[in-house]
Amino acid sequence: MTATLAAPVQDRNPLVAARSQLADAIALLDYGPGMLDMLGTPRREVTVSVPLRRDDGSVEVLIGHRVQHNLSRGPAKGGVRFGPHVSLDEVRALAMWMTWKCALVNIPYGGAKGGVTLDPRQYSRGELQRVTRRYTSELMPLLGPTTDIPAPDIGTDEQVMSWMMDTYSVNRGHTVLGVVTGKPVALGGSLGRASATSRGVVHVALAALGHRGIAVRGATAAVQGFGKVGRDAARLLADAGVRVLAVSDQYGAVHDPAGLDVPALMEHVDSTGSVVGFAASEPMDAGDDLLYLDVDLLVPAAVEAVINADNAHRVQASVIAEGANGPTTPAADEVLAEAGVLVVPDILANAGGVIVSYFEWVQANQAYWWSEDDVNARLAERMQSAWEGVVAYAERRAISLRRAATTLAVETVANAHLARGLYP
Ligand SMILES: NC(=O)C1=CN([C@@H]2O[C@H](COP(=O)(O)OP(=O)(O)OC[C@H]3O[C@@H](n4cnc5c(N)ncnc54)[C@H](OP(=O)(O)O)[C@@H]3O)[C@@H](O)[C@H]2O)C=CC1
Ligand SMILES: O=C(O)CCC(=O)C(=O)O
Repeated sequence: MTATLAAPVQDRNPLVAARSQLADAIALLDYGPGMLDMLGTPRREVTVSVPLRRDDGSVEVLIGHRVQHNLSRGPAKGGVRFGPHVSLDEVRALAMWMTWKCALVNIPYGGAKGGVTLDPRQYSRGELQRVTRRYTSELMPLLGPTTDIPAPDIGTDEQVMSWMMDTYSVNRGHTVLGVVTGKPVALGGSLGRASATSRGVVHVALAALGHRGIAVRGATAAVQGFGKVGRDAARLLADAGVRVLAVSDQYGAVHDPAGLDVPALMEHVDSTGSVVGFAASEPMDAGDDLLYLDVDLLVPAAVEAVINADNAHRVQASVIAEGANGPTTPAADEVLAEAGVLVVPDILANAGGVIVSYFEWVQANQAYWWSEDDVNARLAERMQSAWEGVVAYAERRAISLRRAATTLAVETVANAHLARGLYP
């Protein structure tokens, strides 16, 4: 009984997944156990308590984390997540994936991630501001434009980044625009950052459809998650002529076999807070059914481990472009590979966000801002080059895109350690 329960739970633990991907890459590269230990161990982990006076006068103590997984190629970089299930293991896995992502797309950062365990929907705006400021204050010794640069992730947004930037700047005594990215444009953010992750996802998704010989115009897609990543991914797919048949959020999923009217759905979500109840669509019985639709393209853009050992055999899509971090577990990867599904892995597919975060940091540090067309063109160039590099390596070694992407990234980080003198 214990054994049968243990396997799926382990399969869905993001840290187990991240470590197994790393171990596989280390084996492919013929590195020894020392390198596995070196790259599998975070450089720094900080857990902080975040006391919060709630609006009703009561005091609650929340827990936050920041993990800096690797610093060999530059400052730590990665988002901050506010969610009810945020755990240290989850943050560790996400930090490791950030290291590989930055290395894969060749931007000069290490990897980090942070989070606070809270459900942002249960807190007022004032309470969220106090949580953000206290969390930032607790992390002051780590943060800085040359040391660790946060950005938005699940449950956080431009406003949270503004509060982080302000708290940091007030403590330093002067405005430091480069300490966080994903800021509003009015406060030193970059044009194009808000939709950059989605734009990158769609760039490689369309490339992957082409790789599979599927015409983009008229291709069908389903998108899980309608937040910062999923929403613009659905919009940009529809703009490219893809029929987006279904989308979901935490509350449910909606479906239209003729293709959803995405701009109208966005308006519905803006006024109601959920995709559920969108008049020009049919509800789906269970949100997860979206994952099993007979579509050309599936974009998981919500949370980890949604495609796992229990349900991977039900996926019918030809291509999966991972908007989310870690949506497919290693066991599911094997099932999908066997079934011939082309999976564009997270560290490639969703790298557009951190690429434009890098552009934002460069612009903020130089105090000189680029046009949106310039940002988008540079993003497309980097996504295309990363896509081509991963496909070529995968074909050369006859391995999946995930194994190719992880191996290329791990080699880049290992080379940085070696050049810095890890071994005599
Ligand atoms: N933002 C960024 O720049 C980047 C984000 N990512 C990754 O993309 C993913 C999404 O992040 P982001 O869009 O920023 O987060 P948001 O918080 O903006 O949106 C998350 C979305 O996922 C939905 N959701 C959560 N759980 C489920 C579920 N079980 N089924 C269906 N939908 C669900 C949420 O629903 P509801 O609206 O109802 O809460 C929401 O629509 C994460 O994995 C993140 O790490 C990766 C790279 C960059
Ligand atoms: O924009 C960034 O710096 C990081 C975004 C992020 O957290 C991610 O890519 O998972």
